[in-house]
Amino acid sequence: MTPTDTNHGPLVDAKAQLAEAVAHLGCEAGVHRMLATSRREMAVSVPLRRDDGSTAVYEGFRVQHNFSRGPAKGGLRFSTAVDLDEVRALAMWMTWKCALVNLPYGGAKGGVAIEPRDHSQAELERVTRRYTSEILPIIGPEIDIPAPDVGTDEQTMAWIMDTYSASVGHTVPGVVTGKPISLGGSLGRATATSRGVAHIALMAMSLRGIDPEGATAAIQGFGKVGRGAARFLADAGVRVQAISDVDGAVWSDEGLDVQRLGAHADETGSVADFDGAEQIDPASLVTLDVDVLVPAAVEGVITAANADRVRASIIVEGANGPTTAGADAILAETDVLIVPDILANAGGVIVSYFEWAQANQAYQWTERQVKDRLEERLTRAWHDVVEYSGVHHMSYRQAATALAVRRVIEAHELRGLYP
Ligand SMILES: NC(=O)c1ccc[n+]([C@@H]2O[C@H](COP(=O)([O-])OP(=O)(O)OC[C@H]3O[C@@H](n4cnc5c(N)ncnc54)[C@H](O)[C@@H]3O)[C@@H](O)[C@H]2O)c1
Repeated sequence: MTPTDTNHGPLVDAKAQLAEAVAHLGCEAGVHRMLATSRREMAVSVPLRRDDGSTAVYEGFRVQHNFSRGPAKGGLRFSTAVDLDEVRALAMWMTWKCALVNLPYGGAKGGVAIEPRDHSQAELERVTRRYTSEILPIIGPEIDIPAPDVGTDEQTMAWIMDTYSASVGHTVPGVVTGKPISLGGSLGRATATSRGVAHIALMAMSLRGIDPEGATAAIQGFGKVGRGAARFLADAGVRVQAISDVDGAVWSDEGLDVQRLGAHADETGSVADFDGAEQIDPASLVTLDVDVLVPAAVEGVITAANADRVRASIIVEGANGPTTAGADAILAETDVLIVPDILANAGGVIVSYFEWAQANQAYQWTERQVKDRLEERLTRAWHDVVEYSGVHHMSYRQAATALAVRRVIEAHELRGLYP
């Protein structure tokens, strides 16, 4: 890990984090190699009959990193940036995330290298169903359970559930999470990740002695995670001064009206050109002078090239892998507090677990039960990480990864190696 390694991709970073945890925990080289490697990977080509009758073909992947603690769990991403190494890294982080918040899951991730905005709903449905049928042999409620991620949503999950159910001959709600409520989705799932991000941000502010009332925040990404995080932080009194998306960024000294900005984004498809704010350079968002920075878009946005200009006191990683290893090394020399992705955005997979449990029980919990149990689990994981970091003099990322890797190794050792 050197401050100049800005652009080597998330898999290199994920493996470096694992190596550090293993060095700290002192595990056997063979076990380290096993944890550095996916258990199962599937690459598929996904042909699409377009609305105009032509045929397009997209690359798709499903990677299952680990099953030691239970079935694999992880999102499905639709983005042109998807490639096998990215999916491998995201799957590995899912293993650590599930272990850190004590869910009975291993990690997985999927992706299709497609730009969803270039396709009609009918085309997205056909792509989703074809991809599902390609990966069907390796998913299932006891094998691997997909969920929404960048570029996918509850409608995508409904198509996956229907395709899987049609193939096995009966309805299987537990094959995906993040479904619409009317198909067995959990109350509170849609906002779970962002609620968790805000909950963690408030705990980090409290630790740093920052009063949320009047504190400032900047949020990168205005999708499922960024948008809710902006709303929950604004509800707690935080002035959300800047928000960006892939098309632009807006800033207001007194704080953005998040609800009005949401209505503008719904109407125009972007936060850009919102009349209640100044337009700013999206690249400047991560270096704004705010109390809390929430990267909630894609990986690799805080790099060795801009880390020395980060002025936030706290970074809450709503996105997976937004801080490169090079940036981490630079920020370790400052007093910026980084709450790592596997803790900060774990709210989504926690409520996915609740949704899966509800599907298995065929019983729906109330929204209050979901919220309370979410906050309880996240708070417990937060205290585990803060304590471990204090005892072992580590960053929160190092502490969170070490705790998670230790739990996965423990499960592996208890099960033993077959045969
Ligand atoms: N959805 C979940 O439940 C969940 C759970 C845990 C982690 N995450 C992670 O959170 C991040 C965002 O996921 P999401 O579900 O909100 O996706 P999304 O597709 O709903 O939204 C992504 C947002 O990021 C913006 N964006 C994309 N590229 C950008 C760039 N280069 N600069 C600025 N903005 C950019 C998009 O315009 C959009 O506003 C991802 O890293 C994802 O893996 C999501």
